[in-house]
Amino acid sequence: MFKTLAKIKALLDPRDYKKVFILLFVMIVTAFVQTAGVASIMPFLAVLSNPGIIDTNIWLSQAYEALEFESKDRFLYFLGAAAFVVFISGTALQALTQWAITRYSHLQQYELSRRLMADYLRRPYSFFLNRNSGDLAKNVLQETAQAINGGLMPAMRLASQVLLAGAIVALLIAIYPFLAMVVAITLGSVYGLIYVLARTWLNKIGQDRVQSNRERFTVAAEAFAGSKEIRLLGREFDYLERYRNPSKRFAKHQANSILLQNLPQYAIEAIAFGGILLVVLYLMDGHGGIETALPLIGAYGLAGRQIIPAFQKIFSSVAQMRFNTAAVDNILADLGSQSGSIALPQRGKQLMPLIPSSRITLNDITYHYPSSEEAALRKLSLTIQANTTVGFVGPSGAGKSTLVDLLLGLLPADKGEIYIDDQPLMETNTRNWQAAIGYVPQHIFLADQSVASNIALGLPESQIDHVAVERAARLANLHEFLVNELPQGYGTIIGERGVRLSGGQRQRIGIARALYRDPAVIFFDEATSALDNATERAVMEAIHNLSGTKTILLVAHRLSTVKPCDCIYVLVRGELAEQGRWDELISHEGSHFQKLASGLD
Ligand SMILES: Nc1ncnc2c1ncn2[C@@H]1O[C@H](COP(=O)(O)OP(=O)(O)OP(=O)(O)O)[C@@H](O)[C@H]1O
Repeated sequence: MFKTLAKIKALLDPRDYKKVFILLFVMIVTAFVQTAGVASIMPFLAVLSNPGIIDTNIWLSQAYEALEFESKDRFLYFLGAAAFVVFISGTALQALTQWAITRYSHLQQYELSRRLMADYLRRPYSFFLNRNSGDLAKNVLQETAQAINGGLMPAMRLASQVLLAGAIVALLIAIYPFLAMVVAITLGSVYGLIYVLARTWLNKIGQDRVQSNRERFTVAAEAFAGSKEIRLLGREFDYLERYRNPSKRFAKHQANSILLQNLPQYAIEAIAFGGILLVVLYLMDGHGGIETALPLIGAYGLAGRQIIPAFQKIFSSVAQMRFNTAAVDNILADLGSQSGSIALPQRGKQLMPLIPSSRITLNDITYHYPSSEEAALRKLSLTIQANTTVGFVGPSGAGKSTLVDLLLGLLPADKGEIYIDDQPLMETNTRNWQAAIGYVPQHIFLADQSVASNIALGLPESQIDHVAVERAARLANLHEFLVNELPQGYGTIIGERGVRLSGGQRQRIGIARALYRDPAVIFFDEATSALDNATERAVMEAIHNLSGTKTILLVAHRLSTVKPCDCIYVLVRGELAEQGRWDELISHEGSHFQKLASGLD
C-alpha cells in the first residue's frame, strides 16, 4: 500500500505538494469537528434522561452556572441546539473537504495530461518509431484520468476517512473502551479479510484493464485509419471481432472492480444493524438502566452513522488504488523515462538558422535502428556543396529515407559526424539547423484546418504570413487551383486526412508548407511521386529554378526527377556505391545507376 502511495505521489508536480498539506490540514479539522458532533449528543441525552445529572456532573454543573441558566429545561434546549450546530458544522466541513479533493484531483488530471503530452513532444524522433500513436493519445487523454480518478482521488479520500475513523474510534475508546475495541476489530477484520482475499485478483484485473484498453484503442485506430482498404477487403467483421474481446474484458474489469468496492457494504449494514441491537441490550443489561445507557446508545448510533461509511470508504479507496496501480505504473513508465528528451523551442523566440554557406559534410556515418541488427547506413562519407541540387537514388531499402532523417537531425548517428560548413551537428545546434530546413515527406500529413493554416502548419491564425503562404503556393504550382476551384480559396477547410484533395494536391500542399519559411535547404523525400507527369514537371522546374540560391536534396524513385542535379548519389544496402552527374553515371557500363535506369536494380 505504501508503495502505491509513493507511486501516486510521483504523479504529482512537486510544486503542488503544498496544496496537499493544506488539504490534509482541512481534513484533520473536519475529522475533529465531525467527532465533536458525535460527542456533543452525549450531554444532551444525559440531561434528557436524567435532569438531576446537572447537579452531580462537574462539567455540566460548571457550564450551567457559567452560562447563568435559570431552568434545567432551558439548559436542555441549549445542549440540543449546541449539538445540532456542531453536527451541522461537521457535515458542512465534510462537504467542503469533498469539494476540495474533487477540485484538486481534477486540476491534477489536467496538469498530468499536459505534462505527459509535453514529455511525449520532447521525445527524440526514434521514440515515435517504436510506439503506437493511438496508444500515446490514449495515455494522454484517458489513462491520466484513470490514474488520477482511480489513484490520487481515492488516496485523498483514504486520508480523510482514516482521520475521521481514527478520531471516532478514539472517542469511543474514551467513552467505553471494551465496546469500542469490539466495534473497531469487527469492522477492521471484515474489511481486512475481504481485501486480503481480493488484492491479488485486483492487481491482475488492473493490469489486464490497461492491456485490454491498449488493445481496443489500437484496433479502433487501425480500423478508422485503414477504412478504405478494410471496406474493399470486406474485413469489417474481422475488425469487429478483434475489437470485441479487449473491449469486453475492459468493461468486465471496470465493472468487477466497482462491484468489489461496494460488496462489503451490504454485509456490513446487516452486521451493523444487529450490532446496534446487541449494544443496546448489552448496555441496558445491568449497566445502570436507561439514564446511563441512553447517552452511550446515542453516541454509538451517531458514531455508527459516521464510522460505517468511513470504513466502507477506506476499503473502497484501498481496493480502487490496488486496481489502478497498473494505470499509475503505465503513466509513470512514460513520465519517468525521459532519456534523450529535447528542449522545446520557446514560443515566439526566433531561432538563428544555421545556413550552410559552403558545404554539408557526412563523415563516416553508421546508423542502426534500435530494433534492428543490420545497419541501415554503413560508413557513409560524402560532401554536398551549398546552393547546389543533389539527388539520392537507390533500390528500395537502400537507406535513402534513413539518410534524410539523419541529415534532418531527427536520428542521431551511431558513429561519424555531420558538419554544416565547419560546425558539427550536435544537440545544441540541431534546432538552428532545422530552422534552416524545409522538408517534404513521402506522405503528407494534413491538419483539419484551412489550406493557409496547413501551409503555415502549427501557427495560430493571427501569426500566419499570408504573403508568404501565397508565394509558397505559387512555387508549388498550387495557387491557381486554390483560388479557382476551392470555395473559400486559402480559407477552405481541408477535411481530416485531406479527403477533399487529390494525392497530387496534397503533395503540393506539402511542398508549399516546406517553402513557407523560405528555407535555405530543402529536402524532398520522394515528394513528387504522387504528381502526374505535367504537374511534376512544373513543380520540378520551380524547384530547379531555386537551385543556385538554395541547397536542394532530392530523394527520388523516378530517375528523371534527378536528371538536372549537380550530383547524384547512388546508395546500395546502406553504402554509397556511386556518385556523379547523370551523364557520367549513365555512361558507366555495369553501374548500379545503369541498372536502376533500366529497372534492373
Ligand atoms: N523504423 C525502422 N525500424 C527498423 N528498421 C527500419 C526502420 N525504417 C527503416 N528500416 C530499415 O532500414 C533500411 C533502410 O530503409 P529506408 O527506408 O531508409 O530505405 P529507402 O532507401 O528509403 O527505401 P524506399 O525507397 O523503399 O523508401 C531498410 O532495410 C529498412 O527495413
